[in-house]
Amino acid sequence: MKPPEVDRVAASRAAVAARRARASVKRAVNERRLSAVAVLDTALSSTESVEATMRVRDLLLSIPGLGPVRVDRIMGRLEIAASKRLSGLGVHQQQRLREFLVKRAPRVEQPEQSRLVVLAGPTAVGKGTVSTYIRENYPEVLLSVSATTRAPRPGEVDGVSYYFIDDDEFDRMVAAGEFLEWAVVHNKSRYGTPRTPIDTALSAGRSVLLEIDIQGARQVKAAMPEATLVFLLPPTWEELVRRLIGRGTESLEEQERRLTTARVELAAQDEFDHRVVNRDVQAAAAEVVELMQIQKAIDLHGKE
Ligand SMILES: Nc1nc2c(ncn2[C@@H]2O[C@H](COP(=O)(O)OP(=O)(O)O)[C@@H](O)[C@H]2O)c(=O)[nH]1
Ligand SMILES: Nc1ncnc2c1ncn2[C@@H]1O[C@H](COP(=O)(O)OP(=O)(O)O)[C@@H](O)[C@H]1O
Repeated sequence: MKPPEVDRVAASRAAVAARRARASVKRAVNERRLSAVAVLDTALSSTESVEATMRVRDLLLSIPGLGPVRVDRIMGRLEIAASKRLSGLGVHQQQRLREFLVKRAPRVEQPEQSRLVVLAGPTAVGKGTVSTYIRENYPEVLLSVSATTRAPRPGEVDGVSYYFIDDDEFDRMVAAGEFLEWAVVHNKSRYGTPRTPIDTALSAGRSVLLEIDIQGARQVKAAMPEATLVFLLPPTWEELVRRLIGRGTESLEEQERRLTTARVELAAQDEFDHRVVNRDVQAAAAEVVELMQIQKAIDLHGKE
């Protein structure tokens, strides 16, 4: 395998730009938190105000870095019902919300931790589709390119879909410790995650997404316990079978083999940190990216 040349100047410029962007996001978070306090104050001082009719949930959602999943968790902890408006808050709820908004100011000086997220799930659930959507719509996330001994399918590009390599080159990379993890998938071909691009991206502060199988996910968790494991689920088993058949890339025999593996893989979902149902590609992709941002926001605001 010939990984692309690393342009050190461009990489260090990109790292500086990424640091600046993160600092500006932190400033924005600070400002939005203070203005959220101002909205709360107005709502509490005048029940006639527009602010008084605002839902607590919408106020929290207006803070950068807080998505729906995390906001629901915070509201649970603050013991505030999802439908509550600012004017309807009890005294203790007001205190808890204010404390959250004021006291948990972002720790701007704290270096931001970048994130490694592993996306796994049964065959044909839509891992490739969701990952491609993330690559095309969230350029700040690096999608790792694996090496494989399987033959390219029509339309697959070497270095983009996979690095297509032969058994000898795979053996060499295993022996040289160039893989973060590797596995034989569907009892057939070998697949591995090259380590270097991931280390480079994480140290430049980028989030990294690995779309790999469950054996690989377990190895990554063992090597890097800070990694977040996400399991992609089909809405139903019937829909999974429909997607596999609909894709039309496997023979009947191969489909059978993959469905057998899929049953075993679905049984492993509890080992994962999060489960995301792939009903709609755009929504599933947003949920996966939000899981990266949740962790970033925890880094920004301190543990919650
Ligand atoms: N462990 C591991 N699994 C991988 C890697 N790259 C891809 N896979 C998995 O290999 C399986 C087969 O991938 P592929 O041949 O592209 O077929 P797919 O089932 O259509 O995605 C999928 O479950 C991928 O998630 C890797 O680097 N390591
Ligand atoms: N949310 C979705 N709704 C409907 N079809 C989907 C969805 N996500 C993926 N698909 C389709 O399911 C099939 C399998 O998706 P793919 O990304 O190849 O799965 P995987 O990489 O998990 O094996 C493809 O034909 C794809 O277009």
